[in-house]
Amino acid sequence: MTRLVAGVDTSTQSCKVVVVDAATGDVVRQGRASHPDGTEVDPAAWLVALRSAIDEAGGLDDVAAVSVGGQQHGMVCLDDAGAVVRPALLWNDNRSAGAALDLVAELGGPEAWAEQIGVVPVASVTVTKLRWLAEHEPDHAGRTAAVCLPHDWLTWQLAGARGLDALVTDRGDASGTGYWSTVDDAYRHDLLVRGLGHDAQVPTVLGPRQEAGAVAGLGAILGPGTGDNAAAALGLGAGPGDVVVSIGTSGVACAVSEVPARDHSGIVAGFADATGRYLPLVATLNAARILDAACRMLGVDHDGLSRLALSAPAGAGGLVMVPYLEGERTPVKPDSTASLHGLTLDTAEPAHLARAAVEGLLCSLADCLDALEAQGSVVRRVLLTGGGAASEAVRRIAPSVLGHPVHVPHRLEYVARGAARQAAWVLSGEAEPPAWELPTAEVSEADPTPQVRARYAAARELTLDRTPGVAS
Ligand SMILES: Nc1ncnc2c1ncn2[C@@H]1O[C@H](COP(=O)(O)OP(=O)(O)O)[C@@H](O)[C@H]1O
Ligand SMILES: O=C(CO)[C@@H](O)[C@H](O)COP(=O)(O)O
Repeated sequence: MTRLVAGVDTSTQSCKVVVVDAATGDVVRQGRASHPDGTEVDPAAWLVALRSAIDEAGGLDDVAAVSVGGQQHGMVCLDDAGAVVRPALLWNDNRSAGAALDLVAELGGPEAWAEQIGVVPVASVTVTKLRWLAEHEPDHAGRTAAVCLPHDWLTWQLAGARGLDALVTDRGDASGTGYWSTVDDAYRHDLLVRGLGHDAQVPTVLGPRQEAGAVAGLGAILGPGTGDNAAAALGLGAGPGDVVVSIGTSGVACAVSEVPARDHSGIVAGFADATGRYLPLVATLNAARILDAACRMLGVDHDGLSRLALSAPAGAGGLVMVPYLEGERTPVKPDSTASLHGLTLDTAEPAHLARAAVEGLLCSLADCLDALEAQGSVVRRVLLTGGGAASEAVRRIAPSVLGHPVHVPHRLEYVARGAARQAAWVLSGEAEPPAWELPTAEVSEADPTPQVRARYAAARELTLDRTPGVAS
């Protein structure tokens, strides 16, 4: 008899649910619902979207186990009674950039964070958001009895939200908080206190295949869940030599590793993965939305943008887009804006602008790959995923800019698939996750175009800051 498991991806822009065959990973049904826009969101909206995505996926009545993967770092503060204290600040909210600088200095600089925690905090990291809260909303900080992450909160809701003691998480997502150390494999409550101003309840960190209770009213087993990038690596079955490159709201390059990263520059975040290993990761604030913005500027849809980009020459005749539309995290430039360089009468063309957008996105990801390699990751194969991988121009231009063959597995929601694989693992009780085959991949190869990266590198630092107080 076929046993079904479900995986959830509660990511920045939407919630996706896949119901799959626990033995093979084949998708049986799926659903999706949008999240509200913005960098602070009432968690209740995630629950509404989850319910709607579950309904669209035909419900969970016949499902034996469920796990939730989710956007990392988001700060969810709960009071004594388990009520949300204020809307969650998401990973892409930059207001805590100053708090990040302060926290880095207070512990003794980036080296101290990299060596003790594995992560050098930037505005994305939860502990900096707690510091911002303590400084700007002391009443909210004072009422905060527990802090958890988006996926922790949804797992807790699915289990019936039975008291703060029942909150659970996993190593993968805990390692993105800034107060859980990959060196100690434990929370650093002293750093939580440094952020929030007082200690608070944090979710119990479960093992990769440890049961987290059951879905209230249904009885399906709950897995511990994990961060979306750890879930994507599990869903793609990433192994040695694989680098997962994701083009979602964030741009991400990450690799599964036996050893934790300790990057003193802070560019590579030394996260944990969802299998008991590690996930060195480099993330940008700008990725798929670069393409969305280019579509708006050109008045075309994604297919139109792709056609335009592919009709322009490599390097877009010298037109370069530095794509820091939301400020940037890699490099750390939270106040920066995007810019176009190299405009001439010849390059002031829709096709050139489209090409520059695609190349700007890929050049910023190539910088992420370089940083991973500099920290010891070996790149034999790039596994491309996320919504932006649906662009033919991205898939065809990627190998020339990234300098590696790019494998684009058959279009699936790989974060949700990874969460489902975790659920199947918990259900099986086996030592290893089920050996699901990776769906066939389109392999894209091309000669490298180092001149495209060189021109981008020359433009990368030439950006204007945002203007405080000026409406956009
Ligand atoms: N055909 C396409 N070409 C390029 N981008 C696309 C295409 N289809 C969807 N996208 C973009 O992918 C993004 C959503 O990707 P997703 O990985 O689901 O994001 P997230 O996980 O951050 O919510 C959106 O910005 C959307 O516009
Ligand atoms: O901040 C990070 C990783 O450190 C992001 O990857 C978030 O986890 C959001 O992911 P998407 O919703 O963009 O996929």
